[in-house]
Amino acid sequence: MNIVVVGTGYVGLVTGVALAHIGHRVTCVDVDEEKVERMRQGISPIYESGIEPLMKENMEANRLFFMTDGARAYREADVIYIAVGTPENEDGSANLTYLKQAVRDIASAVTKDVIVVTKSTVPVGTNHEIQRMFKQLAPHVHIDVVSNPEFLREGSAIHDTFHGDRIVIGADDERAAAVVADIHRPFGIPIFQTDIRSAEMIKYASNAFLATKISFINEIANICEKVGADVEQVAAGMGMDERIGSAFLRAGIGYGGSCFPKDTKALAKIAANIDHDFELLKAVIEVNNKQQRKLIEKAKKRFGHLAGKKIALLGLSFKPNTDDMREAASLVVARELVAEQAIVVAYDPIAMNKAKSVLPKEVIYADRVEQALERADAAMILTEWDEFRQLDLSVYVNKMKTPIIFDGRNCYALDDIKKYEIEYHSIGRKPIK
Ligand SMILES: NC(=O)C1=CN([C@@H]2O[C@H](COP(=O)(O)OP(=O)(O)OC[C@H]3O[C@@H](n4cnc5c(N)ncnc54)[C@H](O)[C@@H]3O)[C@@H](O)[C@H]2O)C=CC1
Ligand SMILES: O=C(O)[C@H]1O[C@H](OP(=O)(O)OP(=O)(O)OC[C@H]2O[C@@H](n3ccc(=O)[nH]c3=O)[C@H](O)[C@@H]2O)[C@H](O)[C@@H](O)[C@@H]1O
Repeated sequence: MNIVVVGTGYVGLVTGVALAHIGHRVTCVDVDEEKVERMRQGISPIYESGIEPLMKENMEANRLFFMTDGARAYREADVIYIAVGTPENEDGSANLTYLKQAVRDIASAVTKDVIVVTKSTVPVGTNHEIQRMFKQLAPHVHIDVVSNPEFLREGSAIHDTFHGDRIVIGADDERAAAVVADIHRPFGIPIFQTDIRSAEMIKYASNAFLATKISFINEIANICEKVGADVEQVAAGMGMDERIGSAFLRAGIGYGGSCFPKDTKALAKIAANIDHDFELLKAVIEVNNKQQRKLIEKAKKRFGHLAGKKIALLGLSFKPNTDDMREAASLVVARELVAEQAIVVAYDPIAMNKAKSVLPKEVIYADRVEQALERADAAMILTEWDEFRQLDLSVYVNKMKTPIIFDGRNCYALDDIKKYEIEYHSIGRKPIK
């Protein structure tokens, strides 16, 4: 079986590497020549733990190849996975430009029957549109289109691919579905087969539901702060109910990343297009927008104004174990602090390079956490990196001008903080003064 993966971002590269690892011959195609050149040397373009050894192992075993020449790869393919980006349009809908280009590239190259599997997250109805495009652009061959949405998380993408909860396959054609199911069988993960439109909807509904859990617990946290309850205790108690589940009940400064923000907006737009006002989802999005500004509000309340205050920003990526800055809360927080004329000194263990190109130019960067905290009036924790969780708390006391922490990720136990002369404001818990 000759498999081609189009697009080598988080999803495409991880999919290609994982399919090669379970024994398939996989060619990964990308239009970005520099990326392809680096991957040929075994260098991953994404920061993802465990990916490079797997790339090298499978390249050496002659199962994994990288190229820019899509036409050649598509001509020889039996199955083609599309994993190009589907970013957000200005109106919140999904931008299908890259996807449609990939479809045209494939249509103009293929000379034999092939199965095209869509891994990119696409609005309901898109795979049927792809089918129509193929019928029109490549009438000389038979192309089956299968929806196979992806559920991996950045930072644990390899683990998630080998240990996912389910593989969703949406197909109109039983034979095509069976071929795709056979490809994935060695993962040993339950396969859920359904129709194409339901598969497309499963992806959006899953992300929207997880985002809803987060906004829900964040609202509970905001109420906890006012009534003197502790959101960590509340989440633990709620999570013990199997019907609720304990996952995704971590209160904080909201969700970010390349998917929840764009997919929630895209689903709201899908609903709006059929005259359905998805009020619940719109509230989820609105709550998240407010939540990202929570630490700013707390700091303004504490200090009155932030002009001239030196604020250490700890953690810039949208979550730990990734350098991805897309829709990170740090973008909102840094912009706001700069607008308030605060002096912002930022530190992140991994995302610093990417951050420099997207944060306001006024932001100063520190090489180490201690350097960021030096003479700071306050610290704001935006990402729960282990480096911050495991930090000796005396560092805050010894380095800062005034050891005041605004923790947007509840990194520390309140009892630990109480052992030091630290003023601590976290999310959904009593402040310590
Ligand atoms: N990043 C994530 O954790 C997840 C993403 N998804 C979805 O998967 C899709 C891909 O996301 P990412 O991997 O984050 O995207 P990405 O933006 O990181 O990578 C996309 C890649 O496709 C390449 N590309 C674009 N057009 C091409 C073409 N015509 N031919 C060959 N290569 C082309 C780009 O150069 C780029 O390297 C999106 O629809 C996303 O919503 C789904 C689950 C998880
Ligand atoms: O469609 C996608 O791209 C992916 O989106 C998310 O994965 P990802 O964005 O990589 O990261 P998550 O671990 O889900 O975290 C997303 C955001 O939610 C926040 N979060 C998560 C969990 C929680 O309890 N509280 C919380 O605030 C994180 O800090 C982060 O900003 C989903 O978890 C994946 O299943 C999905 O495939």
